[in-house]
Amino acid sequence: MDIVYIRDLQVDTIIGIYDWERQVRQTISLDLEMAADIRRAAQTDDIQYALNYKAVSKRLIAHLENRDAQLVEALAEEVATIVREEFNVPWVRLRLSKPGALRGARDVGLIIERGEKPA
Ligand SMILES: Nc1nc2c(c(=O)[nH]1)N=C([C@H](O)[C@@H](O)CO)CN2
Repeated sequence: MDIVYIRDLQVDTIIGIYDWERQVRQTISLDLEMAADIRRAAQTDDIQYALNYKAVSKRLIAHLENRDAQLVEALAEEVATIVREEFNVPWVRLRLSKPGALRGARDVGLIIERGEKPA
């Protein structure tokens, strides 16, 4: 199994359970690992056979910038679903971080895996 990854994709969005969090955008950060078979893209040197990380990031930014979720859990599930269903990714691992959300911690968030890992 090969992996195409995106690290520290930062997006400003409305996220949080407190009143003040409904008023201001906060930055979240995504680390994505997406299962892919890169061999055809490698052999052809053609982007049409690649999992295009630019296209993935554009789609996720567009989605997240228009959300106003309360929980990071909600965003994480949406991101995993978009990646799997719209980009035909069989397995994804996502770390979604909310920097500065907890005093004393650099960031908080969650890590999820969805789908089946190809052999
Ligand atoms: N498991 C979670 N716990 C908490 C969340 C969350 O989204 N998932 N959110 C908050 C607040 O919005 C917090 O980030 C504000 O500092 C608290 N706990």
